[in-house]
Amino acid sequence: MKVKNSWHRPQIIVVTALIAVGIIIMVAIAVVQHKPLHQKYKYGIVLDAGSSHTSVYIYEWPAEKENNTGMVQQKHSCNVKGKGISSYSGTPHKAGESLKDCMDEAKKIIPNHRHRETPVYLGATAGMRLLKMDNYTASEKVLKSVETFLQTYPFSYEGARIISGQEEGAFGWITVNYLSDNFRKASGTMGALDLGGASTQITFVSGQEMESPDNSIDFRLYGNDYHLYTHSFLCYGKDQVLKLSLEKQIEPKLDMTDNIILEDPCFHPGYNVNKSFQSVFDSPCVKKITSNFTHKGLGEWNKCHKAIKKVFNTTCIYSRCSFNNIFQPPVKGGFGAFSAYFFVMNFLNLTNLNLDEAKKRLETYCNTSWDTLKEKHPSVKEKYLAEYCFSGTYIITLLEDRYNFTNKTWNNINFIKKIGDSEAGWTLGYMLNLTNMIPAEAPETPLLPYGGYVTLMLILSLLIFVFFILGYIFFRRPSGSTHKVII
Ligand SMILES: Nc1nc2c(ncn2[C@@H]2O[C@H](COP(=O)(O)OP(=O)(O)OP(=O)(O)O)[C@@H](O)[C@H]2O)c(=O)[nH]1
Ligand SMILES: [Ca+2]
Repeated sequence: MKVKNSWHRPQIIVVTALIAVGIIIMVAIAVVQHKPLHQKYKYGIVLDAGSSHTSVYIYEWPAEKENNTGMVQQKHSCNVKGKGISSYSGTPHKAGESLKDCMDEAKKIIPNHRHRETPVYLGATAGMRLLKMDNYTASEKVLKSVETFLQTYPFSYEGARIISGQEEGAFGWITVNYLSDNFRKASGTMGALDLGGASTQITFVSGQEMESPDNSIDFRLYGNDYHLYTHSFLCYGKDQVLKLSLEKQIEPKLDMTDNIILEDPCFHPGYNVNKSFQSVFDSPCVKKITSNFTHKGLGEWNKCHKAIKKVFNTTCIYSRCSFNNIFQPPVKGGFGAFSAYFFVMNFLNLTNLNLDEAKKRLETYCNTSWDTLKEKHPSVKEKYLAEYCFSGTYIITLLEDRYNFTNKTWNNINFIKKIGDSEAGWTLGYMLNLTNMIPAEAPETPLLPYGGYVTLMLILSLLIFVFFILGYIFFRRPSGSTHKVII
């Protein structure tokens, strides 16, 4: 007769249940311990006070992961109405007030309990550099006005200053590489090409010896050393370079005392606009020409290309230069081209073409009559529309003739506006640097990502459980028939 294993059963059930509960508790603790607590975000605000306009960027990042690369993202951006802060040189007290709408928006978007700890930085670029050269007192007053205004907000005000061209280039490079997660990958970095209204920047890792110390900048980020080439060309942003080009074209005609007609190959046939000298030549980038003139378009791309080449000075004391006696090593690797590089090439549908195709398409575009274009693009600002032929030709000339991109390396240029949700530009890199959010050495990272860790814990727990049951069954099994109890 088989006898039930009378004393074992309840104990075994209790022990098994206890072990099961223990494992569940263990897993639950591990999950809770490692789960990022209900995500808490921190915020930072950077105002990009550019020559043509000001933008306010709000960045956010998980509070507990400040030093992990790729964590900071753009949450919101706001374009300040009107022109850039340098346009307030005559009425500096109004510069601060112009930021009101966007700063009020920032106050609404960032949760109240984070306001006090949210840093606010304002960086002014080429427009203010030019104003400082032209009228130092006015530039100081404008900066004071924006400073006083920003201090009226509950955020942590961290300063308003004119950043250098070198900073502008280097922080643009940090932004695009941070957003592309290149600092953690072994794949290398990409160069940064920024075309503003008043200046343009080129920054990349060249791997070559730098012949001029001014163009060299070093960073140590996440345990890697980066030796960058960077240069910012003041007056070679797309608005100022148009003035340079008009100046070069108008100069030979200045002896005609009145009624100067400027026949410009970079504007469309049928474009015929009277322009005042103040609107064109009131800038330290050009000589003060005091004649009004009629700007008449011809739409001849080849001539436009030739005219634009004249805005560059090609003397060079180094082994090689881009232009204006500025040393530049050969371009290397991929590039992200943003700001006006993107606006212009995107409008012209040239972003995915090779260099020869781009030139051909531009030739046809430049030759299109002004009336046809206005009809085709009724919602595009006339100022922008009128200038795309010039700007597109300038971009191609600058990249090919001066920076030395070739048919082959042209395809290494990516015209970009955003990476993920964040805009390409110097502001993110500037904030990351000032908040020390990119450490010099790579932070210790857990062996496993969170999801992998939890899965592994679960599998191990289940295995232990299964082994336990198997062990129990194995030891409980009667060996042969000896377990028969004979009464
Ligand atoms: N076509 C077009 N042009 C734009 C647009 N937004 C800005 N621009 C122009 O593109 C040029 C570059 O713009 P930004 O990169 O904002 O220049 P910025 O920062 O004001 O100027 P910098 O101080 O030199 O950097 C300027 O001439 C702007 O007027 C746009 O949406 N479309
Ligand atoms: Ca800019």
